[in-house]
Amino acid sequence: MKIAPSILAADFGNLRAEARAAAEAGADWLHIDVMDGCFVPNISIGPCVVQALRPGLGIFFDVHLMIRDPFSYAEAFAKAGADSICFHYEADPDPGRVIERIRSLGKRVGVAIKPATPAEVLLPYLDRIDMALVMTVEPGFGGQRFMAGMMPKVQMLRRAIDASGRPVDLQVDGGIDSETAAVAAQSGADVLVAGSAVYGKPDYGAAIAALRRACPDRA
Ligand SMILES: O=C(CO)[C@H](O)[C@H](O)COP(=O)(O)O
Repeated sequence: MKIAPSILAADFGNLRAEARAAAEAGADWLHIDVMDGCFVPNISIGPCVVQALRPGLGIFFDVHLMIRDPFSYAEAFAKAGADSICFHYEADPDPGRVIERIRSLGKRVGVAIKPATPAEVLLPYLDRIDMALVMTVEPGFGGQRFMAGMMPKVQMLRRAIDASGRPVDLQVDGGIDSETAAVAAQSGADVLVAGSAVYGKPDYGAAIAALRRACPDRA
């Protein structure tokens, strides 16, 4: 199980220190939420912030683009230091070309789906992506309630990924805490994004360890 603290819940006045703190506390990945005020009703950070965080920080940068036109912006995030670029299926009428674009930039590629989007839309792309992301809240804001109704989508994708034989990560994002982490892990998720459940706690190491402990062994 990989734990990916979301810097959306970090102290933006001390972002470099917050990113480093999560890495030193045992995070596997750093989840970086990019919002444009168009695809979602919130604005967060852009490539210049990713670039500012990168020097001296070896942790895997898991960039989640909640933006319109990910095709055009992928290059800026790749140059800024993203290791993985995940875009929304709903953000481009031709997700295949965005996947190819990100791949051509030498980055791992993920595709995310909003709660209203059926998981089946991802099936044709499982042969060429590195990660599928099932949103367990409406994208845009941290601190929302986990949508347990998304678990059938996670279960279906777990079966499809296993059947494919490909090493595709299955990520869930939104409302993850010790209780919901267990539910998501049991459903087949193997990457958990956690904002408030890490950055909202006084001890990030203890918070990450608690999430890990909550997950069954298989995960
Ligand atoms: O993508 C996001 C919101 O769009 C965040 O990553 C997500 O909500 C994490 O925050 P929390 O763990 O507090 O729910």
